[in-house]
Amino acid sequence: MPASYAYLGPEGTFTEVALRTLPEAATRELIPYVSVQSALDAVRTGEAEAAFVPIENSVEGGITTTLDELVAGEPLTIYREVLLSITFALLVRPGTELADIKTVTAHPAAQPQVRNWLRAHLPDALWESAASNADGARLVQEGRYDAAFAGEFAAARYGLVPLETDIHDAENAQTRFVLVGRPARPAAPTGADKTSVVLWQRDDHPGALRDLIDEFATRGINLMLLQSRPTGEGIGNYCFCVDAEGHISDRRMAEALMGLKRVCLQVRFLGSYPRADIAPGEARPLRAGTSDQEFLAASDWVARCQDGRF
Ligand SMILES: O=C(O)C(=O)Cc1ccccc1
Repeated sequence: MPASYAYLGPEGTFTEVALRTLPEAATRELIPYVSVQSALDAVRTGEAEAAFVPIENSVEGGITTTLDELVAGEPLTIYREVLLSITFALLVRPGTELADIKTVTAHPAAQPQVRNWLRAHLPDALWESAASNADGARLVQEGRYDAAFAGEFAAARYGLVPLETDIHDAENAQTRFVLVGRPARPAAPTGADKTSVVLWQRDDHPGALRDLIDEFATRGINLMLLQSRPTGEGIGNYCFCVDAEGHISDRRMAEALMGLKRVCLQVRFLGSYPRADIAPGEARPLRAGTSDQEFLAASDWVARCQDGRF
């Protein structure tokens, strides 16, 4: 049996389309799962080599189910990311007209991306969430809902037709997906990489979050995502999911992570992997004093001082 990738299914999700853009997907068996949790569990149990799931969109931010799964449970690692531009089609059974639509469904992350369209065109329609956008289409095929927001490409698979296409409240809406596997050595740096971590504060004090962020700032590291998630231990208790520019093999990143390890209650490393938004060589110039050579020269100098050779 070929190695398999689990993904948020059923067939016809945006997740599947994004997964198929990865060259390595062509050599794997792609297996749809009913939820992000079940796809990630397949990795944890060894049933799948890796899982491909949505993690963030440009309209609403983090996909909280995915973040919460990565924050807790047996550690997993992000190997790769993919960005996909998203516009929705309103899929219906043949013959349905706009006036017939009383109920609509889609993945919860779709709603903020079509809310204005709904208000303008179907203000009285009842919204119910589906496990994924393709699952919504499947439920319309079964007659459980009148319409689903999904990719236009999902229509044929579920015997539906697009009543409207190119629905998007926000221009250039994008969703970010990640390929997640069991902990492994990160891929070599490309020059345009991202490092994801989860941080738990040691104690609550004024500036506690600033102290964490300073570990990146003082080493010239730009942050790309900062999302708090409740720890489940009472109101006011949060951990922080952070994406930072750079690779754990960069000295500045390694030093920032060492700093965080010292000051945080807990740090979970989620991986260093190539950025999908820019090509290697397009990364922002480093801030003066933060290159690998400068970190090495500084640590050599301290060693010489400690030796009395300054
Ligand atoms: O992949 C899908 O179809 C999903 O259900 C997840 C999702 C939700 C909203 C936008 C893109 C992907």
